[in-house]
Amino acid sequence: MADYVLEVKNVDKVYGHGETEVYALRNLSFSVKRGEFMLIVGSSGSGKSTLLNMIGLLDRPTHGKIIIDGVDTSELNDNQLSTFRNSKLGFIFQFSNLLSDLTVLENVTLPRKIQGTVHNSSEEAKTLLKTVGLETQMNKFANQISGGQAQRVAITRALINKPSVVLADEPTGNLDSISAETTVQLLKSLNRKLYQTFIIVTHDRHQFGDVDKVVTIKDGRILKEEVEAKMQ
Ligand SMILES: Nc1ncnc2c1ncn2[C@@H]1O[C@H](COP(=O)(O)OP(=O)(O)OP(=O)(O)O)[C@@H](O)[C@H]1O
Repeated sequence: MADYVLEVKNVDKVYGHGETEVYALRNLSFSVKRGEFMLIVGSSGSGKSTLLNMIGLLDRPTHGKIIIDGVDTSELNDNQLSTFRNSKLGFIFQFSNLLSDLTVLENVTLPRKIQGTVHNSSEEAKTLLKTVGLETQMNKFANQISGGQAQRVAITRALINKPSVVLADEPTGNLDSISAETTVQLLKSLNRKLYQTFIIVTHDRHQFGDVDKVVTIKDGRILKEEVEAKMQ
């Protein structure tokens, strides 16, 4: 098993050509160990979303490599990449993006159905939904629950395939302060319980308290990498 669950090696991302060329990421490198809880921070336009898209294998770097669980993803073709993405990565977004005409339980099992691995998925989903405190909401439709509950469903959905790495883009950005605090505590407790790696893009590092690592991005470069980062 690889020492690192994720290695970002000398990654550049260039958008556009010639006069419109923008270096969104420049020679960026860092590594993340299994089970770490990590934040990516930086001001607007610093390159956070671009970096998350690279790590999430939603787009390819212009140069450099993303290595996940020891696999150099630059060597995978597009089909292999999407299969690999579905099995290794879980995604949480600012908006929960649930399907409103499906129940909470059906929303959670959807990634399994897409993968064609429906066996036992409903039991596993129920167990996970209990872990996040939604056992009484399972059969409600997604538009019958609160915003904070919807984000907990989205978190459960991201975990159903037992990903090596969970990626979250501003997961509290659309929540009131109480729901945001509940969501932060839930993400941290799931990280400890399931020993999955969490990588979270946020504008507000203070909301997350003490974490294993904080990478600060500025103008597409790493400005600072703090290990066992304490709330300041
Ligand atoms: N598809 C694109 N085409 C051209 N330029 C882009 C594209 N996406 C991002 N950029 C540019 O790349 C840089 C980094 O953008 P990115 O969205 O990664 O920043 P960010 O830190 O996530 O910002 P925010 O916090 O506002 O979402 C910015 O200069 C942006 O304008």
